[in-house]
Amino acid sequence: MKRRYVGAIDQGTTSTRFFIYDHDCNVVAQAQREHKQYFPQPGWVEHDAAEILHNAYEVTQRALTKAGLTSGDLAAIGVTNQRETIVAWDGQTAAPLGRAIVWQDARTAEICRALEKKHGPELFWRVCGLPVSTYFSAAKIKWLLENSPAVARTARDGRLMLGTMDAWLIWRLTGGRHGGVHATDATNASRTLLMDIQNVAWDEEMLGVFGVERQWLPEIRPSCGVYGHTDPNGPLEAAVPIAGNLGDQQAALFGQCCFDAGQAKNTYGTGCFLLLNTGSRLARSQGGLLSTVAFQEADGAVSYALEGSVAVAGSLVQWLRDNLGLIRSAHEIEPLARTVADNGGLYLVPAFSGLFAPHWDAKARGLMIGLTHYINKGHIARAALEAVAMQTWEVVRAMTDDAGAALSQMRVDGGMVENELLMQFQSDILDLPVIKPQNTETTVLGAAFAAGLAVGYWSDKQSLRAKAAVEKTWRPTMGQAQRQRRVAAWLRAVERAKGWLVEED
Ligand SMILES: Nc1ncnc2c1ncn2[C@@H]1O[C@H](COP(=O)(O)OP(=O)(O)O)[C@@H](O)[C@H]1O
Ligand SMILES: O=P(O)(O)OC[C@H](O)CO
Repeated sequence: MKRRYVGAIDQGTTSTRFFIYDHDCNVVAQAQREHKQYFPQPGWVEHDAAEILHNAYEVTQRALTKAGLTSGDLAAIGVTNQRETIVAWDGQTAAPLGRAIVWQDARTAEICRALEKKHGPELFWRVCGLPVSTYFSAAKIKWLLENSPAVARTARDGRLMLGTMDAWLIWRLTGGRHGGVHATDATNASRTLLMDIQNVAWDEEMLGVFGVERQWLPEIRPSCGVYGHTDPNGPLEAAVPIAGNLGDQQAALFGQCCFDAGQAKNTYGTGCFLLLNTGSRLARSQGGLLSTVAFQEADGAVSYALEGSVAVAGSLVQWLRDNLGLIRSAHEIEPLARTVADNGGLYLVPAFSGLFAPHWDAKARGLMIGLTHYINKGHIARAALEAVAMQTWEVVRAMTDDAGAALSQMRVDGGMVENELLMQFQSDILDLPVIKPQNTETTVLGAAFAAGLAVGYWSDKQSLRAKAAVEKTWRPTMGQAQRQRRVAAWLRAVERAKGWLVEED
């Protein structure tokens, strides 16, 4: 019987999901499971790659069971993942060597400072389109090689394997030590600080700078294409082609059908990531935006993007919930923020992992400023939501300043777009329409698109556009004077957060 569905795994920062789609892109079934966050020291963030693998199998099986299907009903599986997070494992035992170091983890600040001093920042921007930052994978690998005896020993013994979450999952899903495929895609590789962005290949000079051997790394492949098949002797009990692979922010761009130059989306999840498709042109930012691969087609054609990455967005809401106890669940932040008419003069700069785009300041730390006796919980909730919109404003301004990148609208997705107050404020502060699609799970949809296209389940990208319906548009209502006053206050607050840490810290 013809295989009638496509599945996709979305391995995100907070959870792992599996979605099953039919040919009209209807969600037939889905399952999701959170994994544990480890914060062993200030600024450190770790995940257990074995737990995540287990969750990937568990959500896949649960979604299939809900739909009354088996994996044999799937024409293909796509993979999308939190980017930059690095997993080291032993190729002989197939076991992770310690916990994965997550993209938000700032332990490599000193390594990055030293490398920037030695080589200058331009080298990294020129080769990789990225700044030297704790955010990307390469410094995390260097830290592991220098600080994890297990990683160093396994490297000496010639058994070390490295990769971002996609590479780890694909290797295990396709059989692991029994012939698993060790591969990543161009979008994920473009986030490592090890890939030459122009040639889409591991770069010898970068490998030397970070002390990484090519044999430890996965092969770089297109985002659309068959990587291998799931192991029929493994938990899925069938050989299903794994046929799509993209980093989650690029997958959201793809899932929003931003296939052409000039199209942009902003995803509001743990962090906030605005990507503008620049087509086959590798655009270089003057204002702190990243150059990155948007997707690579099966024939090798590369589309690039400019990206504004904001480290803390939804995780600020989680922090209000878990660390301050102001709310019990994320959706409670909106009613709490609505108990007050405005922010009462309070600004919250959530520089918990330093500041990413456009500042790239590892020494910045979070602050609240404007505190008076008047401020209450509602103002803090409102200031937190506004911080997400203001950080996006900074990224959009940088894109506008980078020649030819002015936006006329912004497509949005991710968990936070349920928040009406945030979306209206975002539209107000940007002075742009903000557009939400019917299907806000665009990340996992993008991975399904890539896999389905690779196996001919969908004929071409253009046919997918018809399936992307708009659910809601927010339009600006704020006056210019008020917008300028708010933005000016935000920028003053950011200046005070920057450079907070000194050497002794
Ligand atoms: N109604 C809401 N208002 C504000 N933030 C929300 C709301 N619902 C979810 N969030 C935040 O959105 C994030 C989850 O979004 P999601 O796209 O699933 O994230 P990720 O893919 O990064 O795991 C969480 O950080 C959560 O705090
Ligand atoms: O898993 P998310 O949605 O928080 O996305 C994380 C990004 O890929 C980090 O670059």
